[in-house]
Amino acid sequence: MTAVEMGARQREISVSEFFTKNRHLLGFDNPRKALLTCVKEAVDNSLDACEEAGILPEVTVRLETVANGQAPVAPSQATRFRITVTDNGPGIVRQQIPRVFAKLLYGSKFHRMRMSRGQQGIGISAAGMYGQLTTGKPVKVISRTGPRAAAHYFEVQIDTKKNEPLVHENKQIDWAQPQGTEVALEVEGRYQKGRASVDEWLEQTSIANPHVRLVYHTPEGETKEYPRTYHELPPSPKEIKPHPYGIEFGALLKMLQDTKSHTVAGFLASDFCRVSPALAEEICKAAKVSPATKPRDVKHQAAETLYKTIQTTKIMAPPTNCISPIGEKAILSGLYKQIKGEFYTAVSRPPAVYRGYPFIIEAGLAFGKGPEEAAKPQQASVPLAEGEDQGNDTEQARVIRYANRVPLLYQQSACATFKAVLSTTWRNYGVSQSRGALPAGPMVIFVHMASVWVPFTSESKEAIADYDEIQKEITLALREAGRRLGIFLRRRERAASEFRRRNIFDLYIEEVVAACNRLKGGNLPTEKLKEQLHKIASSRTGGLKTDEALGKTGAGPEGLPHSIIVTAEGIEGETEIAQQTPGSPVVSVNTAEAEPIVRPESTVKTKRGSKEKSNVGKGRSVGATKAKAGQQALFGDEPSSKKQAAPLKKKPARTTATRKRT
Ligand SMILES: Nc1ncnc2c1ncn2[C@@H]1O[C@H](COP(=O)(O)OP(=O)(O)OP(=O)(O)O)[C@@H](O)[C@H]1O
Repeated sequence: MTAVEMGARQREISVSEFFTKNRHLLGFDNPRKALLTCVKEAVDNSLDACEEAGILPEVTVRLETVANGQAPVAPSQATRFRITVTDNGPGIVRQQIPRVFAKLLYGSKFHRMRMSRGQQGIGISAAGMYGQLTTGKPVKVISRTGPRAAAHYFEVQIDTKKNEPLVHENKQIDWAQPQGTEVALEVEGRYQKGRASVDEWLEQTSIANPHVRLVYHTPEGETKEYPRTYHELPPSPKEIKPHPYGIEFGALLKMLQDTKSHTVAGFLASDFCRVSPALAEEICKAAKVSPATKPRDVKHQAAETLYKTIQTTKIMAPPTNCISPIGEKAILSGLYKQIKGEFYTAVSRPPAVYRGYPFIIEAGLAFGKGPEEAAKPQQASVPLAEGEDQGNDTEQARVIRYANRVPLLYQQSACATFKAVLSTTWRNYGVSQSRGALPAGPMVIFVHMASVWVPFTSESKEAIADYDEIQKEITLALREAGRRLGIFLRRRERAASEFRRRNIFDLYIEEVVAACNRLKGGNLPTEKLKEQLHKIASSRTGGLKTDEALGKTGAGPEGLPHSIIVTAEGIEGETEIAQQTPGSPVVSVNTAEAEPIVRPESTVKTKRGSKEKSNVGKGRSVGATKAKAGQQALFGDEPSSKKQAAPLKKKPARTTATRKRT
């Protein structure tokens, strides 16, 4: 073939054509994952939009099977689904709707330096394109920007050759909602509960976003409600300019060409953060460039010297008000709400920087099975065969990963968070761990990275890239959480053995008192002697310290900040978080018919040791499956709720009161 013939075949490839062929890069590699990706893109957009507009988000997700002219089948057998996501956000202006939903790489977040769930401008239009590819159906959008504005209904598809929208329908409609957006997609998919399912993703979303009210209508006809447990929006992150350290040489050249400033000094001071006019002059002087030079005239060697000078100049770290971390209280609240355990803790690291981008790492732990399970007799351990490793059969910890509050369910082993969990020496904290494996469970390890730009390993945003600075911060957060767990476990172990000794003493006290009484001819003040002997037994077995460690005094977990300890006696630590948490999710088959479930008043131990009646969930409609359901979903493959709502209503909620009775 000649160059001319080859030249005749060479043509531009549109971004939509590229991603149609490479849809796996966007998270559409198999029908199950594709279903989750579509839900995720739409929900992320809804939450971003609500938060940016200062609205407490209320999001409804509806998954329905589509028969497509065939006999209806069970959701687990269905191959086609309709996904509808509705929000109470600011809506989208009419002119933008076609491009937002039917043009790849079009969005409001890519060019900003501000923390948000979306960052690439590809998510929802890619989901629409996947629907178009697998079912031929357009994306259906309703949007309304306020009660006085009309609601607009659109049906749009992508012209993949041009990466431009095709509008099939555009009309005003009556819509009951005063404001918000509704997106409906019809896609090929597979619905299966368990690990990495839509159900799990929504559950984990509710852990990291306690300010969101989420209602989920499953394809099986259930309605799960994840109530709002935090009634304030997270602080709105500010937009920042790029930090000079994070700019690569090519990017600097481009910025020099594009800037609106007339001088290099002006450019440095106005297009970057943390560069004052004085510092800009200093950089110019060190780079031997006149501050008054036109930015466009700084080229070749001069530009390279300027770049190197910037990298070697001492510049303050970027501001961190562009990031809004979840916070220790909210993490604790989310973990306590969803996972049944005995010890919970949360750590927020101070801000750090990678490639000029500020970021914050947060970690949390939920350890144990809950006091009810822990109280059950342990199975006698079977002797090990030669060479057999005890660790092989033990349950492993579960890692739940988040980036900018979005749960990451795929590509765990490629993620910096997971690698940091593996490289942490959990044995130092009293948890067994086989070489190169996760620590032993039952334990849930929570890791969150919040940043203006999360370095994902691919466009499908499933794993965080392995930058040294990020790895280091995650490790430090995990170590602190692990250290607290170690303190808790050591104290508990010591207390348990002292308590066993005390019980043995107590067992003999009756006998000893009776014998003494016999010797004294029945004239002994037996009650007084008993009391004295009990006192001696208590002081010989750790006294108050043992009681404290076993949660019998309600004194709180000394030296364990941002932690909750759950014992058979009650809750200690950040009890106000437990009181705030009304339980989740509420599950019913048909919301219209299901009776509200009122959570009983619960008893929470306060730090002073008094037992107070709390109003947790008082008068609210709260689901009885509560944390147990959540825990099942988080620890195992079991679905988080059963289909029959009626028996659930009779079961007492797993409240602190239930814990107390145990
Ligand atoms: N429900 C919504 N309400 C308001 N604006 C929305 C909504 N959904 C999408 N948008 C707008 O459409 C843009 C494009 O969304 P899209 O999901 O394609 O990309 P993104 O969220 O910016 O980034 P990413 O590709 O990382 O998800 C968003 O940036 C936002 O401005």
